[in-house]
Amino acid sequence: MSQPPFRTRIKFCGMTRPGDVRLAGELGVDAVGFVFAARSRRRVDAAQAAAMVEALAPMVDAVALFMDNPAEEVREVIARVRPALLQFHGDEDEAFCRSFGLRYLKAVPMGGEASLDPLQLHARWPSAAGFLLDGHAPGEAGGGGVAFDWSKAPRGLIKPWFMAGGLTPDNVHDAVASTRPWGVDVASGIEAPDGVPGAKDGARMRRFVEEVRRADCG
Ligand SMILES: O=C(O)c1ccccc1N[C@@H]1O[C@H](COP(=O)(O)O)[C@@H](O)[C@H]1O
Repeated sequence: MSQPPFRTRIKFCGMTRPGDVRLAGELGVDAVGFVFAARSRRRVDAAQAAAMVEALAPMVDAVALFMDNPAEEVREVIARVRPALLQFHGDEDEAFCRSFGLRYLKAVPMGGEASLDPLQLHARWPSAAGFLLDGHAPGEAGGGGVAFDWSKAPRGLIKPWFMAGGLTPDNVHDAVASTRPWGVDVASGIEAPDGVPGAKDGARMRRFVEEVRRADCG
């Protein structure tokens, strides 16, 4: 029997402008992310994110991204932004991640030497909805356009996983074709290299989506 067609999920992260959020919905993106990590140049506050959610098309998820933020801050964002999903990039443990009563993705640094043990990941965050494999090294922030060696992507992950780090319209086809992730997540690669931090480039957003869909057809 032939396999049903697979549609790789797409998340655009680090949104800072309502117009970019609107275009993401028109392009058929599955989720957009708002960054609340203190160290990020894309950081927005809860009021800014709540205003951008107004521009979100129905059935497109808002994701709130944190990196070792205090629990009160996470709770305030949840109350004001109403995200569908949380994404944790720091040293947050299972108890912290699940304490907010929302589904969450746990980001895992793929830079550096350590290899990933899928069983260990599931054991450490059994309540995660999925994992996000990011290109940065342990202890560093993501969102820097750094890719990891895709051959290190684990084959035995049972939960859905997202490929992230250094994806662009030029390499995302090969990333998807070679690793077949559940989804892809991108921030820098859809921004103009010399543009305002966080501001997305419409042509790059469109081409990114086209390239993922081309890989889905392959
Ligand atoms: O985007 C950020 O500024 C950021 C800050 C701290 C942690 C994570 C962050 N972004 C996430 O990193 C991945 C990869 O980004 P990029 O495409 O390499 O720029 C991105 O998907 C965000 O989820």
